[in-house]
Amino acid sequence: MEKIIVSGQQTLSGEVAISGAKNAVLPIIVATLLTEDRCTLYDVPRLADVQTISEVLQSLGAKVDYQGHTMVIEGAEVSKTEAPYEYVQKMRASVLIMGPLLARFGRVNLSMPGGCAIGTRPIDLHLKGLELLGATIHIDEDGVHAESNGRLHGNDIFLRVPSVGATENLMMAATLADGVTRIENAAEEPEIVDLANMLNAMGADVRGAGTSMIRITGVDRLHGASHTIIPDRIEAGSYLLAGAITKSRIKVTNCIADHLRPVLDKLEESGAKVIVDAEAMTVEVIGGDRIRPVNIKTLPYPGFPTDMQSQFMAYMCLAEGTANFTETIFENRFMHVDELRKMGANIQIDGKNAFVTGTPVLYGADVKATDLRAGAALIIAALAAEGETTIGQLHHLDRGYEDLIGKFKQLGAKIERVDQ
Ligand SMILES: CC(=O)N[C@H]1[C@@H](OP(=O)(O)OP(=O)(O)OC[C@H]2O[C@@H](n3ccc(=O)[nH]c3=O)[C@H](O)[C@@H]2O)O[C@H](CO)[C@@H](O)[C@@H]1O
Ligand SMILES: C=C(OP(=O)(O)O)C(=O)O
Repeated sequence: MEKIIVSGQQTLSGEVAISGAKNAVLPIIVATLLTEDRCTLYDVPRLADVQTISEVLQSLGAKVDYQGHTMVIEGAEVSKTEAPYEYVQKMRASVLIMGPLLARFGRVNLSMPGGCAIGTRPIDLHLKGLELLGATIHIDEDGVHAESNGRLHGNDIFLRVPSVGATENLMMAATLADGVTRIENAAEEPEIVDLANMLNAMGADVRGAGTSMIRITGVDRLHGASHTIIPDRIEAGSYLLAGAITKSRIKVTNCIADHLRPVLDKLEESGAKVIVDAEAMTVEVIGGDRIRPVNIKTLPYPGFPTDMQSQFMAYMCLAEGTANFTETIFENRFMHVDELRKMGANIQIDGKNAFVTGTPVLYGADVKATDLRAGAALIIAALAAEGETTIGQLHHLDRGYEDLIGKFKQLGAKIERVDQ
């Protein structure tokens, strides 16, 4: 079984370049199903999730050529509308094929999607929205079956919560619908804006992405396009925290600081300095003071991202005092707590709240990456810990961090991946 071994308490230095965003590239790859033409994507990260979604597209009949960081997709021969269970149960984002396939072919069959076990993650908003666009939906033991009689019809859709995935699915479905769709209480994440930019490059008419009201005027057909994926704000934030917890000075390049404002604010509040340049951020910690405790409440964008909660918690394990974390997005996103405790962290959980009372030292231990961001949190903790930490269940980390070992080694970390 493969493990990562980290020897802690090394100071990091130098630069690390951020890859394209996992959460932007997945819906954008799926969006290419809306056209028969060729689409070219640049800055596509080499991730297990990207491999999985491209296999889903190929299983539907698409031609996918994925060389380096460029992906060329041709959808002329897409004919199937059923996604195989083996892929869908691996990855949450596979639910996004519903919108494009319904819009282009009038039907789609999908088993219930998998992904990290961070919550129940229902898809009611996706389904309700598709019904409002005219689809008929039937659920049985094989999964979800959706059909439309002819073209979908534009409609007003109000999302009970600003779901990222539902906003993306409905936005894609509405591009080929007859008439105007308004998505109210839409998610405002940068990845939504990136998807809207791709759709508009394909000839769609999507306005207001990045605000809570998105207006889509349906068009008859979409054509091929080229698009460069935005940098991964969560990967960037994870490296900044690795720099801060090891009291290092590191520069994170190919990133957009504006997408990470709440994380940068909290880092500064904790005593770290973040210098923002065009497309780069440098974190630096001067002096030997303990980290100041800061409270974190996860919220939809532009609030503090849930995908950075566990990494920030790892950082707070060494604070001088108590930091309160409130997780408002997912009901089971404290799985890293038990693992951090094995490293000596003092954390109490009460429902949606975790109270982290910092200790002066963390210790290396044998831990597991219980989900993607939990894995990142454990690496961050391990970099600062005394002794050696062994991290297992790496398939979660492989979903979302490109060349993790290579990038940390470049920063001077003592980190290896071994087969034990
Ligand atoms: C591939 C991808 O982009 N994943 C991201 C996406 O996940 P994902 O799109 O799955 O997350 P959502 O924004 O949909 O989920 C937010 C909340 O809405 C709830 N909900 C969602 C849909 C629905 O039909 N009904 C419902 O109740 C969820 O249970 C959750 O409590 O946004 C999350 C929130 O920023 C991130 O943590 C994930 O990294
Ligand atoms: C939860 C995440 O991803 P997914 O929605 O793909 O499970 C994540 O990126 O932290």
